[in-house]
Amino acid sequence: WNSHRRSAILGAIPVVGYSAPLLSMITALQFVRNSQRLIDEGYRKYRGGLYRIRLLAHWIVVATDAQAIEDIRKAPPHVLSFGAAQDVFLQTIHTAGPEVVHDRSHVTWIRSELTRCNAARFDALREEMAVALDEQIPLSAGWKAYPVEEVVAHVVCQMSNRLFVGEPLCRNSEYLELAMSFANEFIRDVIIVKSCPEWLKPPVARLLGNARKCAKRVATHLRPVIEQRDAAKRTLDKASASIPDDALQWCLDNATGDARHPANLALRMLWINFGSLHSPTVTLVFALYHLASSPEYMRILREEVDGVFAHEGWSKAALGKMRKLDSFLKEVLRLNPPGIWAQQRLALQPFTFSNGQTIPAGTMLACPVLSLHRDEENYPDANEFRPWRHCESDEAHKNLFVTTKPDFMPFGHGADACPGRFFAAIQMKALLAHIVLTYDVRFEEGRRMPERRFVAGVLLPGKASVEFRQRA
Ligand code: HEM
Repeated sequence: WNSHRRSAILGAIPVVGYSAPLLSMITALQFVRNSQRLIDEGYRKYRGGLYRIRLLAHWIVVATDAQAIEDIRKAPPHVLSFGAAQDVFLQTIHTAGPEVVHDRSHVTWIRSELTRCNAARFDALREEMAVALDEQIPLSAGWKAYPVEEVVAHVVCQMSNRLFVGEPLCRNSEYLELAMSFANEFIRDVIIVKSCPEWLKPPVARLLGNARKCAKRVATHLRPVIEQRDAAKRTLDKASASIPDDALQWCLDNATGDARHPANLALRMLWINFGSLHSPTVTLVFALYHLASSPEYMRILREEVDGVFAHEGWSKAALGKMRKLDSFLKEVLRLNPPGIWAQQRLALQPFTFSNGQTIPAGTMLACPVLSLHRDEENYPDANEFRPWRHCESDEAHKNLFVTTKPDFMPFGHGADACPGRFFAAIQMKALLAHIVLTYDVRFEEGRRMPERRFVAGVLLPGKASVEFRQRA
């Protein structure tokens, strides 16, 4: 009776694409190839209410208006759960393992230590950025083309890992390769496990085990570092400045028992990398595509960055004063959110929105980020890239790009919004400011911004080489 009632309640929510059980799988396949078209279609037809789409493994209900988004934000986690939604989307229990799912200490570290990014951490980040960029885009008087996506991913990964595992591991090419390839290996497992019936998931996940294989290899890099740190700590006074200040050390100091095993710590470091690599990379790639397509953007940003650094020097506070840089990145994120969904939740209990619409327990919920960002009621000329729109008035600038709102949610919204966004802001602003100061940037002759695609809800920027030379 319960399942009948559940279907009846869900059945009242309009569908985008096919709704019949077998035919709806056609929609699910279409969603993999071109997610945005279906989401936009739902938003156009059912804006202000709910609609649903069939994905490969389940239906998803999409909330389209500010009130519904606020309702979701306010719902307690035992009613609408972010963690449970992640378990469904990423099959984390099977693919990442209970160590990662149940021990959320990395989120605590991101929210507290990484977000604070004290002066020493900022200096380390900046030093690593210079080292990585010198290696990836060496200064040259003549123009030279680079595959930006690969270059940016490498620089972002190396910078972040300076604060995750410290030197010298953050410069070890095999470690970085593993950290960068983890996401692909992991997602491959997720897709296969998701397509299995529930009873088959555990053995299939064990058989594939790509996350664990990757962690095993990372553990061989971590083991000597951990041994060295433990040995050094035994001989050092606790307050000594030479105790490393990174995520690994934090985990070592706080973890007990099995959680301290190198393979488990490796999995945790990879998990942090999984959250911190794709989105900043994609955002910076689009920022560079926009810079390469308009010398005017470069001129305006350069004027601001030159001016602030001339007075303040390099610091986190100086980056905070660059209003145009903030607005530019915010506009990039508005039109190119790395993920098509935000505020994903699994209803653990039936939930009723303020407009009276109800969803049954077991329903997956999400918000259509790009559709909200391209709504003319939220942003005039919503499809136009207008990089300074978020700093045109003091009022506009109150909402920095880390501020989440129902009309700006690349990071989600509310208590479960991305905990890494404050660090991402520092990292992306530092990188863009450095690039603006150091290089001229343009597309290769006859090239322009490539076509982008959302595949299974994830933004792929499209490949293009961008040319760099030392600032003339
Ligand atoms: C442009 C940069 C970034 C974007 C757009 C982004 C976006 C997101 C989104 C949409 C979520 C899910 C929130 C929700 O749906 O309600 C999320 C979660 C998360 N993000 Fe980010 N993120 C970015 C950078 C980072 C960075 C740099 C880190 C780490 C240093 C990070 C770590 C995480 C973690 C750990 C979670 C899961 C939180 C949890 O389990 O409670 N993110 N992010």
